[in-house]
Amino acid sequence: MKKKRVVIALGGNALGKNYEEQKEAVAKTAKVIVDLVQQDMEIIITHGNGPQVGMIQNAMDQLACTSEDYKETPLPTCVAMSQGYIGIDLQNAIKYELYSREMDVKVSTILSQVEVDKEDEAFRSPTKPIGRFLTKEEAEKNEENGIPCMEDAGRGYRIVVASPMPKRIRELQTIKTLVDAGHIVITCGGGGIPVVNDGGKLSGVSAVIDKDNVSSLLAAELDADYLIILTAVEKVAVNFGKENQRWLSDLTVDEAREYIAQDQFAKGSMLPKIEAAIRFAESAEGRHTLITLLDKAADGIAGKTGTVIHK
Ligand SMILES: Nc1ncnc2c1ncn2[C@@H]1O[C@H](COP(=O)(O)OP(=O)(O)O)[C@@H](O)[C@H]1O
Ligand SMILES: NC(=O)OP(=O)(O)O
Repeated sequence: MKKKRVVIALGGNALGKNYEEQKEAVAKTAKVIVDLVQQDMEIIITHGNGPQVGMIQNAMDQLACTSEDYKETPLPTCVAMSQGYIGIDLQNAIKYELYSREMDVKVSTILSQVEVDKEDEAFRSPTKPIGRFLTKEEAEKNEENGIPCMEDAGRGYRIVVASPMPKRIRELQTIKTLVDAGHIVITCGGGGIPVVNDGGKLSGVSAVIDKDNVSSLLAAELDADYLIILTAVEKVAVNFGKENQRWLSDLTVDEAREYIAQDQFAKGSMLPKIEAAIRFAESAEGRHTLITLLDKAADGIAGKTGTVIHK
């Protein structure tokens, strides 16, 4: 029987907020991933980088203040650093989990660049939260210094950067080759390194692509059966956080569009997940997206929990 091909997008909870937490989180994440491999699935992993890329950029900025030898590091370079910083820990945790279960499966992390349109209107209207949560006062101070900040889904304030739509994954052929050869592939970390293509010359641009958006593109390009978005909620809700909150188990793209029109999903958090799910569902027949918690991935695939978005 043909194996099911699954793109898994890992959210912040699967990665932790700092180096120590990351080590612990990826060990737990690896168990979930290897469970799915044991259920005969081909797994491609993408991951977020919001907290990490903000932390890296902040560290590099502080370094640039200490000596003229150090210069500001462009945001796309910080994204590249975050791919390495997270990818290597994920790769090693998965390799160790495979080794513990005496499974011989290769794991590869592919640095990936993703083309965006330099005219994307996201460059004029930043919405992607990065870095740590800030107090209102810290956010106001940033704004005074020309650093845009936004309230993030009721959890505090964060710096926001442009998040253009991904158009083309440059390393797609390499990723395909490795998946076809049976590797677990970690790629498009942090949404991919955002680049524009000027007559064949790729140049980094100051942005952070949404990992759910790139995951949807990757899943469609790899002809995946499922896109699984693992995040901090077991299900998607309407009236989220309100007294009349209602969890959703099943959502058609038409219903999803209706709820988007009602503003049910927060920008920069749940909205890109739903939009990514709609695009994947509409890219071909039979494509489903599951949104759930890391711990519930297997139950979600078995149809016991999570929110499934389909045509
Ligand atoms: N309608 C909604 N239903 C469920 N969660 C929502 C909704 N709107 C906003 N959220 C928030 O979106 C969060 C997931 O987005 P985010 O934290 O950006 O994901 P991740 O970092 O895991 O990719 C949830 O933890 C929840 O706080
Ligand atoms: N790049 C990205 O989407 O990161 P988060 O999932 O951490 O927001």
